[in-house]
Amino acid sequence: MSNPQNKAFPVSWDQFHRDARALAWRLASSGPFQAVVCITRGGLVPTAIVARELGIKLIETVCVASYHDYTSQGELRVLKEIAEKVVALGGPDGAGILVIDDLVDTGKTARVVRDMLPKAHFATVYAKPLGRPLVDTFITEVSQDTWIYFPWDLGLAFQEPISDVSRG
Ligand SMILES: O=P(O)(O)OC[C@H]1O[C@H](OP(=O)(O)OP(=O)(O)O)[C@H](O)[C@@H]1O
Ligand SMILES: O=c1[nH]c(=O)c2nc[nH]c2[nH]1
Ligand SMILES: [Mg+2]
Repeated sequence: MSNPQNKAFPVSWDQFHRDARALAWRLASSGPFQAVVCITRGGLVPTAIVARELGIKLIETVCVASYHDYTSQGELRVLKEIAEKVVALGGPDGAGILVIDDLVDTGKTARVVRDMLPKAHFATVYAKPLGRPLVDTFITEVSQDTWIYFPWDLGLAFQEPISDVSRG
């Protein structure tokens, strides 16, 4: 993982929707895809948006967990594998399958899923440099020392004013 995460990149729902739709536009010429494999949980929202745009209704999950307390990555565990009948829909080694996640950071998650479907098309909304070589299509790159804050992890909160002149 990419410690220290000294920069923050907060993403609103609007921005995420726009970025995920931009991903769908970019993917439209890379298909057709027989199915989407969504890497949960972060891939769930972009998968819904991309699948809607591309008209894909066959959606499978692969459930991977690794970040335990947000910024520190622990041992990577595959909680649920990809169903064989979904793998068989594509060509050999997953050709014709689209894999979607919210981001690639160190690339460890992407590596595990790529090993399951070496010829699938791997797409993420955001990418950091270490993971970027594992992704076929993405929208925005951020530096390795940036932590991306997704809208489903955020809430409205008071912000201290930039200047403290009003406090006398
Ligand atoms: O490139 P990596 O260093 O492997 O990190 C990227 C992965 O980390 C996050 O998932 P996380 O394991 O936190 O689980 P979640 O999707 O359930 O939030 C994110 O959604 C990616 O799947
Ligand atoms: O919300 C998140 N933001 C990130 O930058 C990140 N990297 C790995 N896993 C992550 N989760
Ligand atoms: Mg994830």
